[in-house]
Amino acid sequence: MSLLQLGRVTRAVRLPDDTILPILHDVRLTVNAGERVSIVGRSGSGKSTLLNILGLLDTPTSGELLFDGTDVSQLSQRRRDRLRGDNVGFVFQQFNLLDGRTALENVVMPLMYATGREFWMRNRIAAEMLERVGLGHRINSMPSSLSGGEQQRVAIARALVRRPRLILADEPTGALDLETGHTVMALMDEIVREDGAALVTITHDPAIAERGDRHYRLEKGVLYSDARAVTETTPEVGA
Ligand SMILES: Nc1ncnc2c1ncn2[C@@H]1O[C@H](COP(=O)(O)OP(=O)(O)OP(=O)(O)O)[C@@H](O)[C@H]1O
Repeated sequence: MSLLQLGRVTRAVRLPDDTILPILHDVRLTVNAGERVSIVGRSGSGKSTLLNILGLLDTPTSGELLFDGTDVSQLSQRRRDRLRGDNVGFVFQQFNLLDGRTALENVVMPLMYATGREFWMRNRIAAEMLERVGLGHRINSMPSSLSGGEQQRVAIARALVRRPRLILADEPTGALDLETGHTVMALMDEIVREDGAALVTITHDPAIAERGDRHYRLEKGVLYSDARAVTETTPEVGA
């Protein structure tokens, strides 16, 4: 069964003058466990809007959104939040680490919402995760004392510490130099593969998009398949 399934998803917002602004049009997308999907798109194409829907932060205006077979639109906000906390990890361009908290304290954060062993063993689990991203020696460092690449590795450890089944990376290399960006992506690929999770990377960088198993392009709210392989792309619209 697919992990995430979007069927004819649209998203529109009502503007102050009461007109409706359509942002996403009939988006169809399936993400399977263990798969790496990349989506490229220019500024304003609807990437953040789509990411918020994929990450269960927002719901479609119309269309179907299934997470592991569960119709997300039927869930209460509370159950949607729980589903997200248990299953989705986010990696952002600007790392979004909390200043004034150590690397360990940042990575422990998602485990505060866990139960049982995950909660009681949170410091050990977080320390192991930092070890896994190569920062076992920096667990007590403040983000401000770490390089950009190291900060993104802390952010990756934080995103993956609850072993989410879906990782959403929004311009994960946008604040890094070319080489560090690829090193960080390679690390994320490796951990994602080991854990059997799915990775959706949203980027404007074609070289980062290339790393995915399947490629899409978002243009003016329409998702086109295989942005890399074809010049004349087919929109993923309709049934
Ligand atoms: N709540 C809103 N009210 C009005 N317009 C909106 C709203 N949300 C998004 N938009 C518009 O919809 C379009 C897509 O927005 P979105 O933030 O998803 O784009 P994006 O591809 O993530 O852009 P960027 O890469 O610059 O962050 C933009 O033109 C944006 O101005």
